[in-house]
Amino acid sequence: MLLEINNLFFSHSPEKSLFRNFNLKVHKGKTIALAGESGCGKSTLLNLIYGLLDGENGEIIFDNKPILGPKKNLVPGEDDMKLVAQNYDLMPYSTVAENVGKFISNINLEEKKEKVLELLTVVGLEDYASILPKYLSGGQQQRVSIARALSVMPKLLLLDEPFSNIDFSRKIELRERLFRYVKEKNISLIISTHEIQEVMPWLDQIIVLQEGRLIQNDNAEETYNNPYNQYVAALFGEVNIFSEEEKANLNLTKKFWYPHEIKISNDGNEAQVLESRFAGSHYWNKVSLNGKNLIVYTPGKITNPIKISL
Ligand SMILES: Nc1ncnc2c1ncn2[C@@H]1O[C@H](COP(=O)(O)OP(=O)(O)OP(=O)(O)O)[C@@H](O)[C@H]1O
Repeated sequence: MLLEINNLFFSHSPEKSLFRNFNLKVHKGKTIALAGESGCGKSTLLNLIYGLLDGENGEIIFDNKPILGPKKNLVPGEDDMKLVAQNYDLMPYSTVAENVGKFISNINLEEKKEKVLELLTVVGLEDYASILPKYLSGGQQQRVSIARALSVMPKLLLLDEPFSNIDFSRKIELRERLFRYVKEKNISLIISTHEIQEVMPWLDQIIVLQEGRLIQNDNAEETYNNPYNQYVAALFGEVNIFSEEEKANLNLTKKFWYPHEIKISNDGNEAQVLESRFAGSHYWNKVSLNGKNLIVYTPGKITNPIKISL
């Protein structure tokens, strides 16, 4: 076991506790998303794991050693663990290459140079080696910080919303290179995100937090197909939710239906098209089924009359 959190209690303020008896186990080499809506506790949990905050009770064991918070450990951080937080913490008067090489030994300078270039290539910044961080955008600085964290080959890498400042096309490239690199080097990764869709193909596991509670911990397919509740289902984008009563009346097998799961079909129930809009890979439609509005994705534009099946 690489990381174990047992019976953890933590609150930022006495009035409101965040984690109450929180438990989690993380195996070596896994790529894990820490998901949940803004404010559910993702950053706080990463800071606790990294030892930047003191838990009130319970323990965090990393690589068989307890993590001590700032009260007991004046210089927080572990050799084998790195956190890339949302403030990138770069050295302002050192170049991008010097920042990335900060933790790499100077014994063999040629080797160091090669390693820095390899890491800059992973994050797509190989052309920026000799530039000072202040000339980079927020997203580029974030990538320098990721490259620096990778340089120590940590056993566990914690990334707090690493793609938050990066535009779509860059994100796609970075995502593939980063996830491949950590798998190749057997680095375990916990990545916080409120956009699971963006990282889903690369995940071994999704941990879902809701107001500090761990409500689901499964692989991506299981989480998507059997979301614990409406909150989990909604993390994957638009979803149609049926009450127990509606489920029984319509004879449905489940309560949550993603828009692409609802089909136009001759042997379905009569429904009315309210809107049908082009959305790139599909048409986005709002249809009414017995007065209940549903979102349905179809390959082409749809017009009345229609029948839908669930
Ligand atoms: N330093 C702090 N003092 C008091 N409350 C805090 C502090 N930091 C966070 N909180 C509160 O703790 C809760 C969890 O915050 P946290 O930043 O961990 O959430 P998050 O899931 O990472 O959110 P986001 O996705 O927006 O980054 C929130 O209600 C937040 O307001």
